[in-house]
Parts: sequence; C-alpha cells; structure tokens
Amino acid sequence: MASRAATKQSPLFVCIIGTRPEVIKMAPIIRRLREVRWADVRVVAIGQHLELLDQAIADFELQIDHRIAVERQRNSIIEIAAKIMERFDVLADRLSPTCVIAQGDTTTVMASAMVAFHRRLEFIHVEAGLRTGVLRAPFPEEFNRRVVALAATLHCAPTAQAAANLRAEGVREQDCIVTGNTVIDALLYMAGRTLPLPADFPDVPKPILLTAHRRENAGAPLERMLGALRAVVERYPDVGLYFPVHPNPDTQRLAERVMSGHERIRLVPAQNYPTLVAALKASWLVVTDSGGLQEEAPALGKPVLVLRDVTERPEAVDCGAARLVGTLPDRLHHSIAELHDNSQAYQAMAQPRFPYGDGHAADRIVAAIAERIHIRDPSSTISGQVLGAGPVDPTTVSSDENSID
Ligand SMILES: CC(=O)N[C@@H]1[C@@H](OP(=O)(O)OP(=O)(O)OC[C@H]2O[C@@H](n3ccc(=O)[nH]c3=O)[C@H](O)[C@@H]2O)O[C@H](CO)[C@@H](O)[C@@H]1O
Repeated sequence: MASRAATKQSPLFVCIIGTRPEVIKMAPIIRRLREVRWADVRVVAIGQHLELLDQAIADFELQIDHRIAVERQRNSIIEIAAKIMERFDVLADRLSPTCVIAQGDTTTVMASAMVAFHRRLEFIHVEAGLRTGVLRAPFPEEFNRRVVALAATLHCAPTAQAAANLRAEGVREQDCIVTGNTVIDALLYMAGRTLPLPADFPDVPKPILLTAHRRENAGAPLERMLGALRAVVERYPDVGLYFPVHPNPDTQRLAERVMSGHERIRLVPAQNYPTLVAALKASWLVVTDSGGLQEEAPALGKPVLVLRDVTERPEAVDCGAARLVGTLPDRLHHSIAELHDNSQAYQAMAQPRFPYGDGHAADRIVAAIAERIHIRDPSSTISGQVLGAGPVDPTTVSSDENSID
C-alpha cells in the first residue's frame, strides 16, 4: 500500500523492517511519512520469520508492501547478510527509491545500508550512534552499528550521548541530529489506548516483568539468573513474575525447567506490543536484557534492572532509572531485595523520566529528511510539492504487495 496522498513525482521512501523492535521503532516514522503529502512510502520486510512481523505492524495500523524472506540453510549470519544484499539490491533497482530508512543494528539493517551505499542512495539511520565501545559486545550488533554509520547520509541519534559518539568517529555535525528515540513515540501511542491486562498476569502487589533474549546470556548465565528470580519469588509472597519467553527452543526448555510449577510465576509466549505495554504499565519492576525495555520502562516510571555487563544505553543508568546488575545471581537477588525492602530506594527509581525522548522523535526525523531532500513545504499534510519535481500529479500511486523470492 503506497501512502494515500503521494503522487508520481513524490520521492519514494523505502522503510526497512526485519524484527519486532524494528517494527515498533519504525512505525512512528512510517505513520508520519504517510501523513505528509510529499512522500511515497513503501514498507519492506526483510529477514527470517517475516510472518511474525504482520501482527506487529498491524498493531500500528500499517501494512507490509514488499517482502524479502531470507531462509537460513547454514548457521551463518554471513549467509543471511549475503542473501539480503543480493535480493534487496534487486528490489532497490526496481523501486529506485530516493531514501532508504532503517533503524538499529541488525544484520538486515547492515546489509541494507551496504546496498544503499553502493547505489548512492540517501540512507537515513534511526537510533544512530549507540555504542558500547566494545566491537564484539554485543555481537554482531556493535560491528553492524559501525558499518551502518559509514553508509548513513543522515544519522538520527536518540540522545546527545549517541550524537557525541558519532561526532567522535568523524561524522559531520550537519549530518547528525538528536531526535529522541522513536520507541517513546510508539510507547506513548500504545499506552494511550485502552489495553486489557493479560489474563495470566500475576495478581500480586509487586509483579515483575522479565524478558531475556540476548545471545550472550543464553545457557548457563540465564539459568543462574532464572534461579535467582525464582528464589526471590519464593522469598516474598507479594512478588510474582510475568515472563514472555523468547521462542528459541533452548530458552523455552530452560525456562520450563527452572521456572515451572510455581503459582506466582507465569511463563507465557512472546506477547504482541499492546499486551506487552499493558503488562509494563502494571509492573512493579522490570528485569531485562532488552534494549527497548531499558528505554521504555523509565518513561512509565518503572525501575529497570539490566541483565548485561555493558550497555549502549547509559542514559537510563545515569539518571537513576536503571541499574546494570550484570548476570551474577547474588547481585540480582540482592538488588531486588533492596528495592522490595527499602521503599525510599524504590521510589527514587520509580519516577517517570524521559532520557530517550519526549514522544516526538518521528516528527523531528521526518522534518530533517524533508530539509535534506529539499521539500518546499515539509509540514504540509494537504498539498506539499517537491522542489524540482515539477507540478504535482494528482494520480495516486498504488502498489500491490510484492515478493521477490
Ligand atoms: C543489542 C541490542 O540492544 N539490540 C536492540 C535489539 O532490540 P531489543 O533488545 O530491544 O529487542 P527485544 O527485547 O526483542 O524487543 C524489545 C521491544 O519489543 C517489545 N516486546 C518485548 C517482549 C514481548 O514479548 N513483546 C514485545 O512487544 C518491548 O516492549 C520492546 O519495545 O534490536 C534492535 C533492532 O532490531 C536494536 O535497535 C536494539 O539496539
């Protein structure tokens, strides 16, 4: 589905999505681009398990226009990257976009950036400049981030710190803007809707929302952390756990083995975004290794314990909304016990804070793109014109859903 108001002369924007967090963080930009009159927008889903993205994108009342499904025959990220590059190159040739927009640090984003670079396309990188400073942690995301930064023509940094990271790598000031993170736009959009609490959410005064999916925590570290969390629930009758478990079969088996059989521990499948936001709103505490949840929880005043040794999101820790507890079980147990037993310590963390933006990141990003490609009337949602593109043709561009497999 092309944007309703776009015309044949409108510049074409290819918006890439590959995983659930990319959908959540790209959706506010896609929605904003669809509102303006000067943009023709195509949503391109690239990667494995694309069927999982349909619900996620529908939660934002959007649709996928083109799909590049990439199957993995060997256990190799390089195989995936090579297939994405080859197939996205074919689609880019056919669509001839003005801009490619992608978010984050996945292999999909890295491979798309390579294609955009070789085709000399504008490449807009959303959530630019996140760095741990350790090339192999997280692996391979930190490497992907740096490759993407080489290809990007406009870097949309979520925070001043992320922009400073880019400037230190030599990115020119005029190519980098601080926008806030679009996840806060998505969160506030969703949190403003009436969201029913999941039926199996634990009915206790202090429910903990747990997510854990990082590759580096898989296996023994995760087992130790789950053991510590079970011990916390057994120690405190007013504490429960809501755990949407990652679909990875090893993680599922581990979670079943360590966590099953306790009335206040609820193991559930990965939840759609509206349900997850409802659970987040109802939680007392968040324990996670997720990047997105580190950003979302502070905005709703939910303290976060981060199951990582390093984070590319230091802002939440710096403002007192999050603590980096690593993966040692004693530290995790002790941190939760402290927040449980010391209400002052809890309240100090539980103030709503917005280190990742005010919910208007997508507006800033679309305005910066308009400036970059010389849109004459960027705020127009009725009759904008593209400079140098001639008179606006009232013919609405339409595109059927395509697959290039
Ligand atoms: C290394 C790293 O940090 N990489 C990050 C990673 O993203 P992540 O760590 O944030 O990934 P997840 O935790 O999977 O997703 C989180 C989102 O999903 C929602 N959620 C969660 C559970 C559920 O059951 N239902 C849901 O709806 C939740 O509220 C949140 O919004 O990849 C992104 C690019 O893909 C990167 O940009 C980003 O740096």
